[in-house]
Amino acid sequence: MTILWSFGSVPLRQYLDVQQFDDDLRTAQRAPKKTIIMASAFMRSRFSLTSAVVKARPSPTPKIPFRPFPLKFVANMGHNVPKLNDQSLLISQAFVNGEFVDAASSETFEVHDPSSGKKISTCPEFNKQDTENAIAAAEEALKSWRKKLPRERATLLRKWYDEMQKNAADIATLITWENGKPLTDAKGEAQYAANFFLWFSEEAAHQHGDVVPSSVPGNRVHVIKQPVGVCGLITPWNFPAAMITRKIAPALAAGCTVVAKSPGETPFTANALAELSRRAGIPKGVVNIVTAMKNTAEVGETLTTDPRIKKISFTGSTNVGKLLMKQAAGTMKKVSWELGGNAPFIVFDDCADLDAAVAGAIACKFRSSGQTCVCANRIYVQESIYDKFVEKFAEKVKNFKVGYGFDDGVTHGPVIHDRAIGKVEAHVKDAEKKGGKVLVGGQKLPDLGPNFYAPTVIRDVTKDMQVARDETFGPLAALFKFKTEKEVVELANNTEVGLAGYFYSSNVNRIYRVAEALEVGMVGVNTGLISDAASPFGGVKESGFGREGSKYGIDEYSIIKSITIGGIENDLQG
Ligand SMILES: NC(=O)c1ccc[n+]([C@@H]2O[C@H](COP(=O)([O-])OP(=O)(O)OC[C@H]3O[C@@H](n4cnc5c(N)ncnc54)[C@H](O)[C@@H]3O)[C@@H](O)[C@H]2O)c1
Ligand SMILES: O=CCCC(=O)O
Repeated sequence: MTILWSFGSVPLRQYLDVQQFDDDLRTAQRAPKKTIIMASAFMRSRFSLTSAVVKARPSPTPKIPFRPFPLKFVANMGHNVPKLNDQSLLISQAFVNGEFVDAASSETFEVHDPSSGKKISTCPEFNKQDTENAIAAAEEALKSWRKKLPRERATLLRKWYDEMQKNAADIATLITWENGKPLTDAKGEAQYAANFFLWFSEEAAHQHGDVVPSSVPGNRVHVIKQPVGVCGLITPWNFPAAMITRKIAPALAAGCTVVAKSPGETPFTANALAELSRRAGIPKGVVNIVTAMKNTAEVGETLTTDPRIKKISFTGSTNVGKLLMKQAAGTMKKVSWELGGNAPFIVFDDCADLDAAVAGAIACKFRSSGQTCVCANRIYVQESIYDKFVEKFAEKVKNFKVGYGFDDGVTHGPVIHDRAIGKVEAHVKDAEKKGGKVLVGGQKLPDLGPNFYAPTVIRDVTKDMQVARDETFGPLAALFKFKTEKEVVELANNTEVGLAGYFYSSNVNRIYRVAEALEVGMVGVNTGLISDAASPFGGVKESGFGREGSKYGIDEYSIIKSITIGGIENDLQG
């Protein structure tokens, strides 16, 4: 075993240079002090440390609470951002009435790369008046957009999809840069996001109405679908492209125009999408993107109270959703809310393949470093397979490569900001205090950057712990043990929210029973990944209501109108 002495604040990434490593090792051995790092196998490559085991040397005031975390990681290479193929897609303005504009006040806010903390660029700090200008543009554009033939709208959406395909690499680069997720995931998101344009370009032309048999003699009743009007869309940072396209695509397909408030943390992907909408030929004013950070609440209030806006769709936390719902009630807007979750992930002992269940749980839990609303938050494993599952699960997590999203081989990036780190830390501390055992991770990784937290696995988690009640929204896997089907379904449903739920079983009876009993809007059976433009996405209970994607998604942006024609005589004339 190699023993490497590092000095408290010297970051590991300095050891990318092997000669430097040797020199420092010798220096450190002459001054044995502070942190001890023991590497069971230190790969003398310029890029990676493998299976590092970090331990605290007895010290009265350790800098960070060290505990064993056998975890592979890729040291970052100084956070170089690959250049965009098309530099004009990095846009530091908002998009109103077909033009990129600044705030009237010229005020801006800074946006930072969550991996390095370095500034990417700035965006306009919009206020009420700026937002009202965007609403006016959308209202004006509505007059002609709603009258376009559905087939014309379909063609334009399809062109926007094509633009996204052409520029997929740049969209992925922007996503990784501002959100931190690994480039492979960002490429997946770019495709997922584009799929909403493809899907709703097809739906646009199939907004069928109905002919209703009337119960009144001489009446004929027709049902038509019409656009609800100007829509206010508010989206979060965890999917900078897909959350916004999942709302814009059905809105435009239905004949609505939009004012979308992009997330302050990740506005550049949305701006690139706006530019692509221009290139696709979407008329001016149909899509408007407003940006704000400090003024987020002011912009949100403007969108939710302005009478010209007829529909609000929000994705984000339940608390903000409740506030926006109160604000929108004043003008009785049509609303849909995609809010927080606390997804149960259940592994029954009759699951056909334990390795598949482990892989499904890993994919579900650690996608976007645990920052998706459908991530498993509580992993319940039946007692007879608990120890085996835990062992396999922890082993997989140890092999993660945490690091900068642009570096080769990185599987997991940072979380979005220090508040997100704070929540993971609080959940870990609380679980440990109450008897949970940390098997992997359990601490920040400051050597990688300001927002890195080690993917963490805790066993022996119980229902009195904070993580059982509250969505972590970060890289913490909490492993609970259960005995019976009835018990676990009760535990799974014992929460105010109900977005997604998952389970693994090969028993057909159980599959129907449990899927029907789970109080959620989406169930994954023998899979940990359920997101698909073709599938309805949304929750029940305090996870909100409304469905996005799928054939149902367009209904959120449509109104149903009945037309009754009276006085039709039944008998033929003459
Ligand atoms: N159901 C879903 O599809 C979904 C998706 C992503 C995130 N979420 C939920 O969001 C939470 C994590 O994200 P967060 O902490 O950034 O959520 P958040 O609710 O604080 O913020 C979400 C977005 O809402 C905007 N926002 C915040 N306050 C606002 C206000 N007063 N008026 C208008 N807009 C406002 C912000 O711009 C932000 O981008 C988690 O609970 C997660 O489950 C849900
Ligand atoms: O985080 C919310 C959305 C996640 C998804 O669409 O899969």
